[in-house]
Amino acid sequence: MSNQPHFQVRNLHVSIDEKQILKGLDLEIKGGEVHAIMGPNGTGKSTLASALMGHPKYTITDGSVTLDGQDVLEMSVTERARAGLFLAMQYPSEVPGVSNANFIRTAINSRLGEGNEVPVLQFHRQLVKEMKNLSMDPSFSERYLNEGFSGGEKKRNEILQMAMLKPRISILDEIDSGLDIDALKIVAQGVNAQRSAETGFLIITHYQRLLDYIVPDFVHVMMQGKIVRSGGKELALELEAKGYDWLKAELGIVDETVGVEA
Ligand SMILES: Nc1ncnc2c1ncn2[C@@H]1O[C@H](COP(=O)(O)OP(=O)(O)OP(=O)(O)O)[C@@H](O)[C@H]1O
Repeated sequence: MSNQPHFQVRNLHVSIDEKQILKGLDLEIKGGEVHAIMGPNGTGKSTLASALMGHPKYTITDGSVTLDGQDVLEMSVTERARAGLFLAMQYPSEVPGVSNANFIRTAINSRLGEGNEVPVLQFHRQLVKEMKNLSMDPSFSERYLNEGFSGGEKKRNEILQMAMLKPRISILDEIDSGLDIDALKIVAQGVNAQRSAETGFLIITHYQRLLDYIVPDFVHVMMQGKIVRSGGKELALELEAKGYDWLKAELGIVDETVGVEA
């Protein structure tokens, strides 16, 4: 059996506090593919990421999400992580009292299930190797999760978690925000090192610059809570050069946010 993930989002509708934010979003990610989602502020990109991971604030009002044919929407947050979904967040939270290393080891063991836990020595060897790849100081493994980390360090730490967990589908929400140029390159290299037929990526970004380093197979534009245009990497270049107005004009969209329909 192929080990390639197959992630399908169909006609997804999501609301928060009675406000409809996603309004029929379709997306399909297969193993080996990198999909980028771009779009103006307030069009529902982070909502998509949170809803896919099962954030309780977001209510799915219609549509389906499957990973390898399994119904993701029926799964708890833990079950989604176990199935191989991973979200690197725009604003990772701090967890005082829990060391970074322990957090990652617990997450890996939870994914592997009882009786299949990763041996401690093997875990630490892998952690040291991945931290080196991301140019992270070894002291970060024993520091409390994200506590006192700078914005860029938090983002790097998210990629470390991803590298250790080896998810089937990784959703990276604005991992480029707040990164200096060198850190951006290191983070992108960290992502590229994970690219394989056994993983798929969904990268949410505002900037074409990130996509120079992580070259996407598909670029999607989101407006009014759905994908309104898809293309190859050249679409990101076109947006960078021309902004979004031409696309809004072409599609007859007056307000691109989720609030106002044309
Ligand atoms: N917890 C919440 N409570 C109320 N409204 C929310 C909440 N989360 C999102 N929204 C609203 O949903 C809309 C979409 O927000 P979202 O963060 O998904 O957009 P985005 O495309 O990721 O924006 P940005 O590019 O600015 O990060 C916005 O109007 C936002 O105010």
